Amino acid sequence: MDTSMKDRSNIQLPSTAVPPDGGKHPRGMADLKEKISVRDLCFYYGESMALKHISLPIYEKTVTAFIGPSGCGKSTLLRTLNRMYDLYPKQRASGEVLLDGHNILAGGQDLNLLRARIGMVFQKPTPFPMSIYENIAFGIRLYEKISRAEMDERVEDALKRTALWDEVKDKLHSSGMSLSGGQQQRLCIARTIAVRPQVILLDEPTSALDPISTAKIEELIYQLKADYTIVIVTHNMQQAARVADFTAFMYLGELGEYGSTDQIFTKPKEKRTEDYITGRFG
Ligand SMILES: Nc1ncnc2c1ncn2[C@@H]1O[C@H](COP(=O)(O)OP(=O)(O)OP(=O)(O)O)[C@@H](O)[C@H]1O
Repeated sequence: MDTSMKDRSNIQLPSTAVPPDGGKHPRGMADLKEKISVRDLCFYYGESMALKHISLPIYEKTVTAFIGPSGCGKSTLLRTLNRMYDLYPKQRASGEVLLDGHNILAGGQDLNLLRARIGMVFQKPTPFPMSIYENIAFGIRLYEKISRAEMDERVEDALKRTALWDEVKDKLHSSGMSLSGGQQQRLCIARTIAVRPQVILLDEPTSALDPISTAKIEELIYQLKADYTIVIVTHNMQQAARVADFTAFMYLGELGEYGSTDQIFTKPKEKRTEDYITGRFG
């Protein structure tokens, strides 16, 4: 690894990248609280080690992006944060993932509650085969018993927060599957936030969407970070530069480099990071 490079004047920022600290860090670093602390995390698919001694902070009410070449472990790391891997035999993690100081990898966790606190949205929009209203109400009912009037409010609130309300308010009882791909993905985000999570994990949420829908989701991510801690896996460097406050560059199962997005994109410490973000590999 080359950590001695001094001249970085030839590093190209992605063309649409937000300029260094373009208003994205209204708070100082000192005000940031670690919502999740990943400590010496290793992950195994059977005998194969996919994550190697990862440690990094995830700060509250910020957006953290995981970037890196295909197969480097981005999705694995994301799925460890809400123990999604528990659904599969032969997958296991060691180390610690502290959520507000409590290790979620320890035994005796209520996994349903954990996944309500740490919601997840997948690459391909996955609305349930039910109405738009029920797509949102379904998740709330799993955790809470509320009146019809309260449910109506919660559904409306989730749809407003995801900027879908105006588009769907007259067809709440139509199938969620009848929406466009971009609307379906916003419905999935609405479904996730309706159960009032603290953290939202987004696994390449726009890779199946057109540019206009992508821009809407990115705008949404920017707004949602006022209330939620967000972690996003993306292959799109411009997207990481646009939406993330912090960026983790993964490489072959290791944390190659972690820092503020501005630092990673303008002054990477490692040559590999620089090569990746400037498109020399990956
Ligand atoms: N279910 C699985 N069983 C065995 N190995 C797996 C499984 N899922 C992922 N892996 C392996 O773990 C490593 C990390 O995969 P992961 O999907 O986390 O990478 P990624 O960075 O998200 O890749 P991509 O950008 O292509 O989605 C890869 O070597 C992959 O082959």
